Amino acid sequence: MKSPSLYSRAHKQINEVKPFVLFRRPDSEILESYYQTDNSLNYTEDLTDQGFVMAPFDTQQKSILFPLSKSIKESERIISRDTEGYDQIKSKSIDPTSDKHIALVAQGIQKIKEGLFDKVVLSREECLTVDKKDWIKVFDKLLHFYPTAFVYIWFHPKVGLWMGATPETLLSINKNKLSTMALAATQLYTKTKRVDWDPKEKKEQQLVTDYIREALEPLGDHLKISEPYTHRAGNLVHLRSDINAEIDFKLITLQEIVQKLHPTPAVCGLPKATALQFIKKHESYNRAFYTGYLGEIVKDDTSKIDADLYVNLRCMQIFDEEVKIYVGGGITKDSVPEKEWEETVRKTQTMKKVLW
Ligand SMILES: C=C(O[C@@H]1C=C(C(=O)O)C=C[C@H]1O)C(=O)O
Repeated sequence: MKSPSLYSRAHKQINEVKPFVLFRRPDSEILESYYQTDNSLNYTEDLTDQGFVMAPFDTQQKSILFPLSKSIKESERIISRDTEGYDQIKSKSIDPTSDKHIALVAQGIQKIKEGLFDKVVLSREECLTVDKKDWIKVFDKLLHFYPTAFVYIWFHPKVGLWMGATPETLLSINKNKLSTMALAATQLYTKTKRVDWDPKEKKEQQLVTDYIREALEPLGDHLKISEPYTHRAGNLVHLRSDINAEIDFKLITLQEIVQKLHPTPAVCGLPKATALQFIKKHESYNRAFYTGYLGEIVKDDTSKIDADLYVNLRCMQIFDEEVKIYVGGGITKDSVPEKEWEETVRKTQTMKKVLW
């Protein structure tokens, strides 16, 4: 099958050591790209600039922008393939040590029982040695495995190479309409079995919904929240509620809304400040862009902002002959450390599936 012509341009950017991003929005057949014309490193302070933004988890750190004014933007229709066929591929089995993560989760549960917070999302990195690869080809596999995800490959010579297939929208804004989602709880996907969610999982997802409701309610009218339903993300399923609102952008900016939402309890915890403090102190690695957000911000012909931002989950950072896969899960008082470990192992499969 013929490769999209956007790929050859992306290869050229890599050879010329220039930034680019290739991405495909959920359920879309359009592959999109930004190719920065120089290798400068640009930031966005207040999310008012047009371009493609890559924001870290840590809100104290700066967000990177591929400015529209310095980029060539292209798009191309891609032919979808039979994704189920790929299910035959088996990834190499790796058995990383679980003790550290299990101890971290146990410590989180203890703090919940002591009343420090209600929920905390704890994560880890998994480092794997890999042969040198054509990463655009790997991205192509990712596209066809995960048609309902936001799938991307992002490169900046001064920052690094990232790739992911995330099931989670941070927010999407079109004119005065905002949509987002509360996504939480995880089970393994099976073709035949009906999915039942237990009270612990429902509560975990409800906490995220309530947080988003409280953040958005004061900002406008017509807040609509769907009943939670099962959403498939590759080999996993989650509980998801869709949230829609009408926002008066004369009263609030995009940056202020993002600050209210990010990081949501789907990736941080509740209350936000204490959960964040615990994460920073006890997770013994740097999340960098994992659980940050990424996506496009543009203005329409009336200068109104259109934004389409996704939470950076099910992702990996790529080095010369190593990748780091980032995974985590929400912890509540009823969590069982060993099960939380297994959940992170399952989440690594999203990326491992395309590595071998
Ligand atoms: C933190 C991650 O995922 C988040 C945590 C989930 C959970 O706790 O079950 C489910 C979906 C995401 O909101 C991850 O994929 O690394």
